[in-house]
Amino acid sequence: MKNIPSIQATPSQPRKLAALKQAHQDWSSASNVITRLTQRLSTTLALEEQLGILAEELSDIVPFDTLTYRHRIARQEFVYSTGLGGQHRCEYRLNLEGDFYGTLTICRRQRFSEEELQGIETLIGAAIYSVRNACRYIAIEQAALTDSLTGIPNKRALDDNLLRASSLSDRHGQAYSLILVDLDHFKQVNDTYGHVAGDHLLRRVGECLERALRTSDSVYRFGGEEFAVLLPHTGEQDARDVAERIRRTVSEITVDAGGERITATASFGVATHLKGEQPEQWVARADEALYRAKQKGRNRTEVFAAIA
Ligand SMILES: Nc1nc2c(ncn2[C@@H]2O[C@H](COP(=O)(O)OP(=O)(O)OP(=O)(O)O)[C@@H](O)[C@H]2O)c(=O)[nH]1
Repeated sequence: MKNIPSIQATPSQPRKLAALKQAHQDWSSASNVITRLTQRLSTTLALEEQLGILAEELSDIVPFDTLTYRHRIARQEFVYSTGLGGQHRCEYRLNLEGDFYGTLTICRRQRFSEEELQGIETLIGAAIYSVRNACRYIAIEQAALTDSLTGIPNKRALDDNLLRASSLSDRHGQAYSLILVDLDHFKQVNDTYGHVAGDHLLRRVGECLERALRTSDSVYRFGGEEFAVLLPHTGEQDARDVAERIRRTVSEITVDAGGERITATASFGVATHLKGEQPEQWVARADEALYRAKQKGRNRTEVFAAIA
């Protein structure tokens, strides 16, 4: 535990205590817009909620038709928009202490007056520290769900999404398939060419998987040389076709290791979610299929078929 510096005992300060009480009363009953805005913003770290609060307080002072906020946070595009239309626009790039925290655009049918623009800027100035904190919070959350080597979502993100997929599949009968992908003889790559080359190959495989899939599909690094792909709206046969397509693409990857060309193959295990199945059982079936693919000689796809 950190050392807390000792605080000198001083006699009681009734005047200062009374002033503090008054300040608190003034603050909590403040009806001015800046105090109310910052008080409301401090109640949440969710960027979407903060932008909703800003839009509400702003529209009370400067009516507008549309407010849009855009920012790329940790590889993901964050967009918030409220309202519709308006050909006159004012746009603000939110910069604080040398860092950029997104673009806020406000539109409406009538032109904005100078006073109105000043009012907008004052409110944005009051909100920017909260917006900065909310952006940082998203970035930290994203980092906890991202694999640092490949930049793709990690096992924790997969666990969250498997849980969501299982419940969607159970409640709405939506078909979900899982593909586990394991590089073949990857230990040999490390042993022959070194870990740096091995890491390079893993990054290339991650990129290749991301490129090979639809935007609704998601890719994860599941373990060392193991990846997972989650396919919504996809039954067993289609998932097998996807796995086969990815398998062929992976086998075309080449990585240069000091003049030598490294190539890779991978084995694939496919399982489609069964009604009432827990995520662990689902993963275990895909893993069993993957094991069979390895046993049967690698560089192939096996499906853990649902019993009809
Ligand atoms: N370069 C690198 N290697 C890793 C990483 N994580 C795990 N590995 C290596 O991946 C290898 C996996 O080896 P094995 O589990 O024996 O599997 P394999 O050699 O691919 O053999 P099969 O899966 O049976 O085809 C081990 O050598 C690990 O050290 C990583 O982040 N970077």
